[in-house]
Amino acid sequence: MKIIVTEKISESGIEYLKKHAEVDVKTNISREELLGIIKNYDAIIVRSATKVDRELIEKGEKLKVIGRAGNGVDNIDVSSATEKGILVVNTPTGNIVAAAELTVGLMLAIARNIPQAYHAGLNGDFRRDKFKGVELNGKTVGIIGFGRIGSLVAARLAAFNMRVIAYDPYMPDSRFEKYGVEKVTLDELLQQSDFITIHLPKTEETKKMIGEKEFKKMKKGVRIVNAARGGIIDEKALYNAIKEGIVAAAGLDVLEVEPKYNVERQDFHNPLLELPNVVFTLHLGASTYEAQENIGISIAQEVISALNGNLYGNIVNLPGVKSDEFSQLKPYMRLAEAMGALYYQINETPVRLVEVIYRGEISRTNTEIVTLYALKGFLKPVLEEDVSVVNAKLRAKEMGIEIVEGKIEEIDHYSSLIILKITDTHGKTTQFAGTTYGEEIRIVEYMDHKVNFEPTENMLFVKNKDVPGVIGHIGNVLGDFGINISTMQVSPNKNDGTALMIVSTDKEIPDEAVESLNKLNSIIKARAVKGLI
Ligand SMILES: NC(=O)c1ccc[n+]([C@@H]2O[C@H](COP(=O)([O-])OP(=O)(O)OC[C@H]3O[C@@H](n4cnc5c(N)ncnc54)[C@H](O)[C@@H]3O)[C@@H](O)[C@H]2O)c1
Ligand SMILES: O=C(O)CC[C@@H](O)C(=O)O
Repeated sequence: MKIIVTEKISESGIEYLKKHAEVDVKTNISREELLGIIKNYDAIIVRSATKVDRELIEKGEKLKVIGRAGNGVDNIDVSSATEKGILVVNTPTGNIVAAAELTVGLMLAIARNIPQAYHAGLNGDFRRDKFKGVELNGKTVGIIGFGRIGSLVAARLAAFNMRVIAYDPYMPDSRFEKYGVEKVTLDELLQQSDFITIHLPKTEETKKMIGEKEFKKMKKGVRIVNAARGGIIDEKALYNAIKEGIVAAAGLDVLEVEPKYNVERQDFHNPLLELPNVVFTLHLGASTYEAQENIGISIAQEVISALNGNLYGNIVNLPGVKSDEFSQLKPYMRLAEAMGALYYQINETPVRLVEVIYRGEISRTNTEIVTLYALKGFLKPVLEEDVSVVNAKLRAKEMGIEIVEGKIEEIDHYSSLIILKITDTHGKTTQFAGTTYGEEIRIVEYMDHKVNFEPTENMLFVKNKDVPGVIGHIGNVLGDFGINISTMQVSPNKNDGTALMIVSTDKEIPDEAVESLNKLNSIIKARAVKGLI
């Protein structure tokens, strides 16, 4: 496995990676150079400066994992990665304390003009009257985005005796109660806050969320901090609001367009940085020894684990599963994939609906990932490109297939049962069901037949007239092709005089063998199926 690391992560992280893979650390690589060599790598690890966009992802022919050493994934085109079946992993909590502490630092800096006073002193200007500040004590701080960092900031600012209010429509009331924070609307926050701090992800909804209209609603003299992402505040509107005296000061760790970090001299301009009451901190939010140590080792572990096929941990584009849950669910994943892989090997009709129903004990667990395996198995025989659990749902939707997950807690015969019900565009339903015994997987229902067989690599499904001698005929044909039968199961249907024969073989069954079987009078339909495990 080959991994490229394009931004600085801790030495311990690099050492960990080197124990498991070939690693190229290229922290000064240009975009053009990266586009040229990305095809050689199985994984890329970046921080916030490398743009992992559609172009780069498309050139990454071997890419399986994109690792973001940090939290926000706005520099990664997660949709493109998902389309290509590439896992995106990050380290969402490794730097949250660092970011929260920097936020408090910025708030104090702009309340007390600390950087400005320092610079004045350095330049021999000791007129301290110029730098009279304000206290946090007793003031109202409005937190926009009450997630991980927003809540850490709330806890810290409460210790300054501030009144803390927050806006986050996606968080339940209980979270606000837990932190003793007042839940308010955005308008209330804008109107009441002496300080505002932003802790949102950058999304379509949050881009330029704080603009001219919002500044007009703010208290005159408000101080604003953004250590989340540049561009959540409309920078032009902020500039005007500062000029008009609505905003007394701004503490920015991030900008909409950022300079190249770690380059001493460069042509970089932003009108905000020319204002004396704006403090900018070079996107330092995550830059503490502690955070970088946490993140470096965590991202290395996440990437190696993901490359090894462990689909748990901080995977941005898959449902969250813990490692113990993942181990427990593994047999169900294999079972679901095998059942899914049956359909298009025995049917040709396009599908309109896939239902995955979990019955019994399994219904009480997090089954989303199991459904993705069922879809992966289902699509594999018909899609040319590699379909993975990451893109299976997307691919199915693109094919116009509706996916429904159902749960029935009540146990019926098996302690846990997965039912896969596939409805084609003519309304015909094909159903399989399966269960597990520890690590072993068993299909127990195959299209109206109660069966009990282990899916294997090479199988033959035969619908035949229930007459004597059919087993011998099948054995003879397979024998002529040098194929050994490993197991065979017969399930007769007394109502219509047919039987289903399920055969496992030691070798792949060639098309010619299937053709010969289908020519036999006693055989209604024979189908070879492969790759169920
Ligand atoms: N400056 C840095 O170096 C640095 C370091 C770490 C994180 N960050 C950034 O900080 C931000 C917050 O990180 P986090 O870990 O707290 O994220 P989080 O996901 O825990 O919290 C974000 C919160 O924003 C809320 N939210 C989303 N859309 C919203 C909207 N339209 N209106 C109101 N609330 C909304 C969500 O409900 C969530 O609670 C991210 O942008 C992250 O990239 C910056
Ligand atoms: O890599 C960095 O230093 C910034 C990281 C930070 O913005 C994040 O979102 O985790």
